[in-house]
Amino acid sequence: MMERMKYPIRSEEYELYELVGQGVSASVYRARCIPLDEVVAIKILDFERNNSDLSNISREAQTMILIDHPNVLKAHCSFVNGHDLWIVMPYMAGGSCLHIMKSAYPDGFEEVMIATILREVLKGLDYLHHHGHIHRDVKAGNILVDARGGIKLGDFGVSACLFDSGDRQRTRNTFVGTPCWMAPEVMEQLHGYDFKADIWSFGITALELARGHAPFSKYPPMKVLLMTLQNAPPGLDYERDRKFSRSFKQMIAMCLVKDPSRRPSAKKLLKHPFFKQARSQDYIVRKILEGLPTLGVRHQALKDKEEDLVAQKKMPDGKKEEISQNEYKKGISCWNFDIEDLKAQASLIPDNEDTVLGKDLDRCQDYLFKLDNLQDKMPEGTNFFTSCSLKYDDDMESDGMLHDKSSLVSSSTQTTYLQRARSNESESEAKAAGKSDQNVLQNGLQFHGNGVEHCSSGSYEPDNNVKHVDNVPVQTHHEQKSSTSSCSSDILSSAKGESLNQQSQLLNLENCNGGVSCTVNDTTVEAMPKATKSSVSSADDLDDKSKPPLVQQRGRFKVTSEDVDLDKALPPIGLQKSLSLQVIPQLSMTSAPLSVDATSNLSACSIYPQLHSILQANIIERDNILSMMKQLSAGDLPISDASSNHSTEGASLPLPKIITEKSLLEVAHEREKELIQDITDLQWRLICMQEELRRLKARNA
Ligand SMILES: Nc1ncnc2c1ncn2[C@@H]1O[C@H](COP(=O)(O)OP(=O)(O)OP(=O)(O)O)[C@@H](O)[C@H]1O
Repeated sequence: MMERMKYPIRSEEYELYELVGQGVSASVYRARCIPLDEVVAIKILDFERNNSDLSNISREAQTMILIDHPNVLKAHCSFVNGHDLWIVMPYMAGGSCLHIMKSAYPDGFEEVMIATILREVLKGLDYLHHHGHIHRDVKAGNILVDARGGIKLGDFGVSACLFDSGDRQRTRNTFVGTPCWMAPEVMEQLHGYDFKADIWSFGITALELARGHAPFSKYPPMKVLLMTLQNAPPGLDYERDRKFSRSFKQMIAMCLVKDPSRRPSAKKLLKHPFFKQARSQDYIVRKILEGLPTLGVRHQALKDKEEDLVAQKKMPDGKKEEISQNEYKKGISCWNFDIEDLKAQASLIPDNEDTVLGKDLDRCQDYLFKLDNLQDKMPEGTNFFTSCSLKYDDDMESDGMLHDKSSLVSSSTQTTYLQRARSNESESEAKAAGKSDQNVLQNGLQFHGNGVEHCSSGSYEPDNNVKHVDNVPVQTHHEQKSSTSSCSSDILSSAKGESLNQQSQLLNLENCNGGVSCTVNDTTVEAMPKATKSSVSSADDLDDKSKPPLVQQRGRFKVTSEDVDLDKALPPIGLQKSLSLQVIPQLSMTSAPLSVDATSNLSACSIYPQLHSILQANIIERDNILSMMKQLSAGDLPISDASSNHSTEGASLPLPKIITEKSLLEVAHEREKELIQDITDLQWRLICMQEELRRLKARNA
């Protein structure tokens, strides 16, 4: 209390020096407290630029002021200055461990150093947990080093109090940076999470310090989410990790267990043999800080480097990609949605995405300015993302980058939302029981500006099991929810006499161009936000009628609808797969490819339905042909004179009917998978580019 009194709470009493750090929400300056003649750091948060409300921000400051532990960064005082909140803190001359790594240790620290740093971090975490706080943003960027080698855990921007109610846990609408450090249970938001989420982040941070970057840091956030949920937990298992001791690997493995209840507490972890090698603060000074340029200089150098990266856009492609990839590996630009870099990222992903990527990205780029215009026309404060829900389906998960292919489900499963079995055990149990992962994946994730929204219970489709005919293995509703799949079954019946149009009245594509009058299951697009809910819940209702509307906000996430004015949001047809899955466009059997003229007249929000309808038309055509071929070979169709000759021929030369049917349908399924994959990729690209737009706009603003 005494200490707080002595730091003045007027900006005039501080002299700001150079910028030493920049986070998502704040800039940090070295400064001098004039009356005390003491160097301090001042973190300046602009309320207006941050989504957080005042109470959240000031709570961060309050938490920091109340902190009293050598390994947790406290605040001396905080005060409002115009639109800004100033938080006065001790100056940590070494900067963050991330900073240090970027400047001098791009491949990470050696093990003794890591043990020395992490032991201090654990002490800080133990203190926070003991006092009922979850830090929620443990990462190298938030481990600060002072001039004497002291280690402090900083940045309470997203910390939550364990004893808070759900409401008070709502500290931020958006999650920060990449979700590389985020525990699976935090991503899922199924059963909430506790301080063990910090232990997961601690394990990821250990990997980050060992390699110079966090696992998956080269991937875009959505992929990181999927990979964290889908893949086995990361560890020190690469060839290059051989230099690390077994106890280090074991310590990390203990932290990175998907079941939070099986992770050790910070206190317990402190007793792990790995930390026996930890040295004193002096070791940090000698080994790391000595010879390091000042923080301001390093910060400037890193900024220059990033600007260079931007300038490299003018370089030849090959060189540019090489550098971009290297920089990604070093973790310099984890949150980079530059189109070119996206391509570079994609090239790092060992799947067949890039075949889709290149051409689709270019195409999507054409749409971007339209999206931009659209965004401008949207009601103030509405983000395109807010109105578009992205669903990740198994096709995304089934891309080649996922190690755990055995857990993949049918690529036509479009309806499943992200949900993950809480432990590896349950995964293997599910597999052993022959369950497909679609049982495991149920929740939705939405990007909300920088953030992720999590939609609970995301099923969205009538429970009409679709069965494939004949020799094709029967797939249940869960495996066969995509409209494309239902198209294939529909078209088979259509070939038996039903008109396609009769089946396809749900969407008038022409009306959809303006994005305002698509009729979808009797619901007009004007009412789409609600329709989305209702169409979603129409199926949802089967499972869970009592659940509150989608989108809540919890901590860094949103999980209920209360914060989103859905009525104001743009009809989310652009990326609303749940919607699109229920529509079959009114198309002739021969749909023309999307011509340049046609695309130039498209409004942004009709892009997706158009693409989707083209896809469906192709599938319809293909399935129709298949169906007819099948029936021809079976001799079912009314036979004209000409064809009767053929059939006579067929009688003398019996067709390998079953083989033909099967192989044709297999080919059809393959194609269907590819097309679905294309859609998913397109959706994702659109979202990435929208995010880039948003980021650029924010920067310009
Ligand atoms: N007390 C301090 N002394 C020196 N440098 C600091 C201090 N606090 C923060 N920094 C530097 O400023 C950077 C940004 O600060 P901080 O993490 O608090 O901002 P933020 O907007 O909350 O960031 P993010 O949310 O992205 O982690 C840090 O990564 C660190 O390099």
